[in-house]
Amino acid sequence: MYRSAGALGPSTSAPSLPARASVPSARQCARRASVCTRASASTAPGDIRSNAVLRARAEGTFRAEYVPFADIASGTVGKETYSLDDVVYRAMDGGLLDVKHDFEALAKYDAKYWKTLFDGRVGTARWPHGSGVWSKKEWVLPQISDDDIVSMFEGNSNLFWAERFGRQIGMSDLWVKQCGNSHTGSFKDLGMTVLVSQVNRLSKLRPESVQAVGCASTGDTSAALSAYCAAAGIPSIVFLPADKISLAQLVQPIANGALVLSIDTDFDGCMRLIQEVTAASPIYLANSMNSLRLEGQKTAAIEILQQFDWEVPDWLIIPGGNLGNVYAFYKGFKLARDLGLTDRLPRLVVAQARNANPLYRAYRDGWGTFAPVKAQTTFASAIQIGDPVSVHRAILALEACDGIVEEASEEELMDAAARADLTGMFNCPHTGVALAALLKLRERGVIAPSDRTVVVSTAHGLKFTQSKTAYHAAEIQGLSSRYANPPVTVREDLGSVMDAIRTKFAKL
Ligand SMILES: Cc1ncc(COP(=O)(O)O)c(C=O)c1O
Ligand SMILES: N[C@@H](CCOP(=O)(O)O)C(=O)O
Repeated sequence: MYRSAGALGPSTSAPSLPARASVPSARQCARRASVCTRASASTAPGDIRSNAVLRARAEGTFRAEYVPFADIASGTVGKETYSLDDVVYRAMDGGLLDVKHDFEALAKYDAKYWKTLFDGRVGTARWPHGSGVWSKKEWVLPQISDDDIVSMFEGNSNLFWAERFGRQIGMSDLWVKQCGNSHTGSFKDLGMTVLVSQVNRLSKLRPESVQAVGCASTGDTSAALSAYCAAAGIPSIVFLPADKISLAQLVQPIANGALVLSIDTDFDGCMRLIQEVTAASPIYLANSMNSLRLEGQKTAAIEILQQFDWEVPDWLIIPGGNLGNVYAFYKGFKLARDLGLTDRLPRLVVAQARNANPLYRAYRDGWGTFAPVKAQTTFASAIQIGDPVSVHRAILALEACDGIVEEASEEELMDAAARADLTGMFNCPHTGVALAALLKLRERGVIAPSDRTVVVSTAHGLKFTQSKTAYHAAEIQGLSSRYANPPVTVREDLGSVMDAIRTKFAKL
């Protein structure tokens, strides 16, 4: 679990933390960012936060910029770079961009320094470092002023020790990273705080270039975008495939005041349209094709390392759709390794629904040529994506860590979610896909009993009550609903109630 800064100790001298009473509230700090900075910079020498401010000023701030993803993939240092203040989503060759950090500047600080700095920020109400994303600000978006940040203190999600489920499948070290325990109920908050913060900055720097923010969505991206935009007073526009997202997801952008366009197409059609619209108007693109999003999402990887006292898990299993998140996790684990905080990468597993499995097909065929598919209906509706934008990012990540791609049928994903629910979880169908992949890899002996394994739960189960209710009512055609636990209707009399109890619990 999290270690306090004091317990770990800095590389030089022990950090002297400011007394709690002197810590300004987030709101005060947001309003008086310069005062806060001065205040912390004037605390005792040896305070690592003060030192970070002072050293960053003395040596030039940490920096990040956009470079073509192709340069990252080929390991070349090209001349094509863009400021993060540019409104640009693709490189000149049409490929995606990536956020590249000034590694030399980060590497001036040793591993112990970074661990102590990050651990010392966990769970505080200090602006903005109390956020699980902004606690790693130097690795995320170093140049943004604290005053421009739009945050809901996202991140810091719990790791669920799946003790009972693990025992059932012969595992002793199984964990579920609950990224759905978040403001809008999915991991998208981690990326959206970064993207909307940058938009907030741009809207002050060049108001004419960004007048609204838009996305295509299967439900979770739109929920996060509309919430963060509403918090910042920025207009948002969401493109949703008509009748293909859950009711709980649909109501989120409606409630947050977004312009909600329900379009008679699938997600891939919405994604094509939003790219055209954002290319032709001052509407900023908020999908994970925009690499700013991934900078926030990568902090979940660093958070997992912190939660394990900086030990690297053996496996991380993640449901994949548009495929930005697997690359984000890879970036987080890689930066921690490259800066010496850890010594290896975990093996990543992308889990796809069989009805929307283009990456699985490419993996099965030995990474020959990638071919998009027409995604079919799946209960894992948020990953019903046939032409993932980040496919090349995902392949790079998987190849770098000896990764695996698995698939799950509708029955396998619903059964896996329901079976794990019986041990105390409440899984969304996408987490069900990841759990089904885990079961397969365990059965084949690929994942060993003692391997430390993290399943990433990407959304809250409460967003998907329709399909979960239908499962327990055994109403889904073609599914046996093996783990169904339907409610029992009884008359208002003691005998009927006791009969129902004894039918379920023989000993009573
Ligand atoms: C709940 C949920 N799980 C998983 C994913 C897959 O993430 P990615 O598109 O980054 O692969 C998404 C979105 O696509 C999602 O909304
Ligand atoms: N599941 C996503 C699909 C879009 O993914 P993105 O990460 O590229 O925005 C959603 O919830 O919309």
